[in-house]
Amino acid sequence: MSWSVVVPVKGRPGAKSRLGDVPDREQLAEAFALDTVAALLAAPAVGRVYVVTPDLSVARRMEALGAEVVPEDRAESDPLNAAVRRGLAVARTDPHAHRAVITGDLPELTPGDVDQALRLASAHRRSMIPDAEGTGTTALFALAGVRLTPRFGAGSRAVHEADGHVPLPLPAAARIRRDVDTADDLAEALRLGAGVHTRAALAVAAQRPSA
Ligand SMILES: Nc1nc2c(ncn2[C@@H]2O[C@H](COP(=O)(O)OP(=O)(O)OP(=O)(O)O)[C@@H](O)[C@H]2O)c(=O)[nH]1
Ligand SMILES: C=C(OP(=O)(O)O)C(=O)O
Repeated sequence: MSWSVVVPVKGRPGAKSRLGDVPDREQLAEAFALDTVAALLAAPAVGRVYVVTPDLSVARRMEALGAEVVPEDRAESDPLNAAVRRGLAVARTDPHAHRAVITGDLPELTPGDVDQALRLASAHRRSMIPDAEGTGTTALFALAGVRLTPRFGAGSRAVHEADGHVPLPLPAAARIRRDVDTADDLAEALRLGAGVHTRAALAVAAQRPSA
């Protein structure tokens, strides 16, 4: 059975604010999301990818890759989980597909990583992948017909576990656990091999004369 995957992408304004003053930060955040979604779309176990975003530039580029875009009116409170719920509601139109939520900030992700994670997730009604630090969440899974309530945010691993999401046995260094939040995370992602969109965005930023 195939998986429908929801990817929330904040977009402009404000994407990846914790990256600080890296050049072209929002372009770079868009590139992280494009690399994440390209890996998902190339994974044989993935049927559909739903990108939830209010950003029209992100939306256009995601559609060109082959993702389906779910538009978002940013909610005033807890906008990330509101966006994920919106994507999951659209994904539920195929009641036979399993469902996953994966954050759009995994620029090193490969189709092989995705298939490995989905294979592990198939063994549990609800499961999750903690971020490398161990306190957050990069992915959430539920088999077809099983309720999935997203509770992303600080400390989300504990909350997802309390909801019955079993942490999948992947090492902290696994690419699917390495979300890029800070400049140090970015340096490490580049060292280990970020995707083509991220490398291209960085090359463009490097050529721009500094202000
Ligand atoms: N659609 C949508 N996605 C969001 C929203 N907030 C965060 N995300 C996405 O959720 C994932 C994890 O979020 P964060 O790591 O906090 O990313 P971020 O909000 O861009 O980063 P910071 O500004 O540094 O907190 C990323 O793919 C974000 O693009 C939102 O309000 N709407
Ligand atoms: C959204 C989350 O974390 P961060 O914003 O730190 O990536 C999370 O771990 O649920």
